Amino acid sequence: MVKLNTIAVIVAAGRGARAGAGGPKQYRQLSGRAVIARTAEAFLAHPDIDGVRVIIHRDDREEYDAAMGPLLKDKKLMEPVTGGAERQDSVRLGLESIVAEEPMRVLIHDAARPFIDEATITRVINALDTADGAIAALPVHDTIKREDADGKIETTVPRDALWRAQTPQGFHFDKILAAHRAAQGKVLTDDAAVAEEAGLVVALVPGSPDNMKLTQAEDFGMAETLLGRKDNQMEYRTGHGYDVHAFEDGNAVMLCGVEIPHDKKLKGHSDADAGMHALTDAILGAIGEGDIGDHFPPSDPQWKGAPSHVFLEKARDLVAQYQGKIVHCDVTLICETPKIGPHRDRMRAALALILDIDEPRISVKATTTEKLGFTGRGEGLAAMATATIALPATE
Ligand SMILES: Nc1ccn([C@@H]2O[C@H](COP(=O)(O)OP(=O)(O)OP(=O)(O)O)[C@@H](O)[C@H]2O)c(=O)n1
Ligand SMILES: C[C@](O)(CO)[C@H](O)COP(=O)(O)O
Repeated sequence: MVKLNTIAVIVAAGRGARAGAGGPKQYRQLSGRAVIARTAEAFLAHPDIDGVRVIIHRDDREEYDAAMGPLLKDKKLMEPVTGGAERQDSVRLGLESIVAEEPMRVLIHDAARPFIDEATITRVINALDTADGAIAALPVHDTIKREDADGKIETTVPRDALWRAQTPQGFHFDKILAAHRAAQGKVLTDDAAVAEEAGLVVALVPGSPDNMKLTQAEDFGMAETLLGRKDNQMEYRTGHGYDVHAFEDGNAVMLCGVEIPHDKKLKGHSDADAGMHALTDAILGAIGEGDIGDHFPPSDPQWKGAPSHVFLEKARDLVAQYQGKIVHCDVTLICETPKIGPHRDRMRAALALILDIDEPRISVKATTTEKLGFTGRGEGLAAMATATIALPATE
């Protein structure tokens, strides 16, 4: 069994009663994407997280599958398990569900905090080197009042040592598992409180003001505003890719992930999918990551006959590492035959699935060269692509 040193447990079994109508908040859309998909992706993309377990309500499996979409294929994503009546129950059941994996560390996170960022996750993980637990939190800046039974101020609470707890909350796995088992029957609102009950040492690390929990209906409006602001903090880069493969005897060509019956095949070291190669280069170009040959040298025998989705997935993952977003891709296939039109929709669907973006963000076009040049003579096929990538703005 491959050892999963650090597992993220994302609790998503709540009903979201305070968020009002519209179903459980983790399955609602924020700028066209489900809350749970945004949350899970942050952990799936984190280089120090080895596995992600989502805890769902027993009635929600269909909604979960639909919301996660292409993320379901992520190798780090574990099968979801069913949660309990309270958040604390869901966390405990989540921890019990990963006992067999024997992780060293676990990060517990609310599905309802979709703006969690890589740096906050890293701070929590790193703090576990010197403490039993560590939570993301923010110092309190407002003056804090305690009210009396009549709704009047009883006292002003000194705020110097007060922090607002967020998630993720990270722990040494065996310690928090034991603490949660011992805390059954007590009502505790976060996992740090469970750890405190057990006498564990829990550190505070800076969270992020953006890492809000969607709780009330109005929080969704604030979240949309935040996403708009985040979009404004992005810069847009465009990359270009070009690829050519010669035809040879065969019975099918592979283009943009779709096998098209033909009286020839494309010659190449890999499966010779020129469309995917051009698109891979376009994405790599936009993020300044060289070209396909830098990452997958043709001299390396391991890539012989390789399916080209491997190359495109690498480009996609690099974009994620840069905290970027693929905004749009446009592929043009240049050939007399085969006819591309009948296969365009399937090509768009295949590329969208690999890149984990919506189909309208992918375009596949085709043209001939009016029988001129090598493509016109049917000696080979060319592909051009552009990719537009949003990246966090630099100075
Ligand atoms: N029985 C529960 C209750 C809550 N949660 C999860 O714990 C996180 C934080 O809880 P909260 O914001 O209170 O969510 P809900 O319980 O869904 O909200 P409400 O209390 O308004 O119903 C959420 O991601 C929620 O899905 C859970 O997994 N199991
Ligand atoms: C764990 C938590 O996110 C810390 O702020 C929070 O306590 C969970 O939400 P709830 O509304 O208290 O259930």
